[in-house]
Amino acid sequence: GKSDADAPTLYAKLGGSQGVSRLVDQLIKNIGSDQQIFHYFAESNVTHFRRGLELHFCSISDGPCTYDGDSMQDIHSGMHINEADFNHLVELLVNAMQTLDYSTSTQNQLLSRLAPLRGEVIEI
Ligand code: HEM
Repeated sequence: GKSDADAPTLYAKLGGSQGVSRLVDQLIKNIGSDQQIFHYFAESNVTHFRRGLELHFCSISDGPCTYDGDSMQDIHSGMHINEADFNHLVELLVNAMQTLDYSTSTQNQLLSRLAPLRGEVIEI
């Protein structure tokens, strides 16, 4: 009979490896032209960030990847990310998902997997 195992993974809905890679690229583009939060990324290595975020999105969407980077808390600690800036990054991600024409349901599924990480990223 039908079981959860028959349902497409969120990773598949995001378009698999190519989809996740396009999503991360679009998010990076949005961050690059953003006034409010670009400063956090000004000193970052884009290649490293792209790879880490692709792996992370792949693994939290039940794709065939294991994120091997540092914990969300370790990475973001010391950046003093506040709630408004967290919410702003989420907005840039939503914009990226809309640019890529993901359905609202797929968008909400990814957002619901990121939401529990809020407390590890926000510091003040
Ligand atoms: C749930 C939300 C978030 C998730 C899942 C997330 C995830 C990640 C991941 C996977 C990396 C790459 C780590 C690596 O492989 O080394 C990263 C790096 C980074 N994140 Fe986040 N992040 C989130 C929110 C934020 C927010 C709100 C900001 C700032 C407004 C931010 C700023 C950064 C910066 C600046 C880096 C690069 C650090 C470096 O230079 O290596 N993140 N994040």
